[in-house]
Amino acid sequence: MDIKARFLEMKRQGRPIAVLTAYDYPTAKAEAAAGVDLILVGDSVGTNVLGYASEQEVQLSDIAHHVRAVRRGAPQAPILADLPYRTYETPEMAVANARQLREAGADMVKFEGARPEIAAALIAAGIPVCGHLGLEPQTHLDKKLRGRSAVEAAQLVEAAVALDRTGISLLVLELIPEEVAARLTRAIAAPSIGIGAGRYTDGQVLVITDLLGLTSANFRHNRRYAELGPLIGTAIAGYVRDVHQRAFPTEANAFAMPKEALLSFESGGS
Ligand SMILES: Nc1nc(=O)c2c([nH]1)NC[C@@H]1CN(c3ccc(C(=O)N[C@@H](CCC(=O)O)C(=O)O)cc3)CN21
Ligand SMILES: CC(C)C(=O)C(=O)O
Ligand SMILES: [Mg+2]
Repeated sequence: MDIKARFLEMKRQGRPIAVLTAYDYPTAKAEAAAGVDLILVGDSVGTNVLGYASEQEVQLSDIAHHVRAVRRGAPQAPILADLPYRTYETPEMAVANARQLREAGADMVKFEGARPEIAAALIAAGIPVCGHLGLEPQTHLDKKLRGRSAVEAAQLVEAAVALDRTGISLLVLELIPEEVAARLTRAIAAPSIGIGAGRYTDGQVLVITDLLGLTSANFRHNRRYAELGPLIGTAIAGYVRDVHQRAFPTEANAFAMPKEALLSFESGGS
């Protein structure tokens, strides 16, 4: 079954889709082993891993680089890659850039906004597409809830239906009231994947650094399944202390020469 049919079948059966971002080899490996349904190499890599000030600094080459690492970690898993800011200004540009992400190992690409002509061009080129509506971080610089008014909510449903008619495989809904997400999910054929979109979408997506407790912000939409931030800090401080005190390495971490070689070595070699 192709990737679109697989997720459509999950929606039909009412089985929720678990999507999670990954940016590197070991994380992708762990996610594949845990049964994540779809790995997202998001442009959130920019602010969370690369130290950029905004999503707008992320380049196509950044996403391609991280897609290759994730593909090596999860050779069989479905991978979704974000088209970064300004890499889909025209349908031709979107297709050319999406092809590069596909060559890097992505199965599907995602772009932000109510741009059915972009989705249509990608799909015509044989590239599975995920839409992204609600909060669109590449252009919405105030990270606020969208679709709070009846007018804005109706516009979101309309945009979703227009995207859906092009034949998209999935639609990400970010930071919208759950009533809007529920209505929208019923209005489209494609499975909806929510982040801060409440309980009634066909799937969920989180940013891996948030789930692991590596992000300082405590987002309402997130659940922290671990507190790795303090754990990493403690581990690194322990290492520095041990090196400074000559407590690391010990004999157990060191390698010794064979006795014969050592005798010869100490008496001047050969
Ligand atoms: N680490 C991280 N986690 C994410 O979920 C995430 C990213 N980065 N980068 C890309 C987008 C941006 N997202 C964001 C960014 C900010 C808020 C935020 O400030 N939320 C507020 C509520 C806002 C409101 O009430 O309008 C919060 O208090 O959680 C939410 C999602 C989701 N995505
Ligand atoms: C927040 C998700 C949906 C995303 O687009 C990203 O991680 O870049
Ligand atoms: Mg993104």
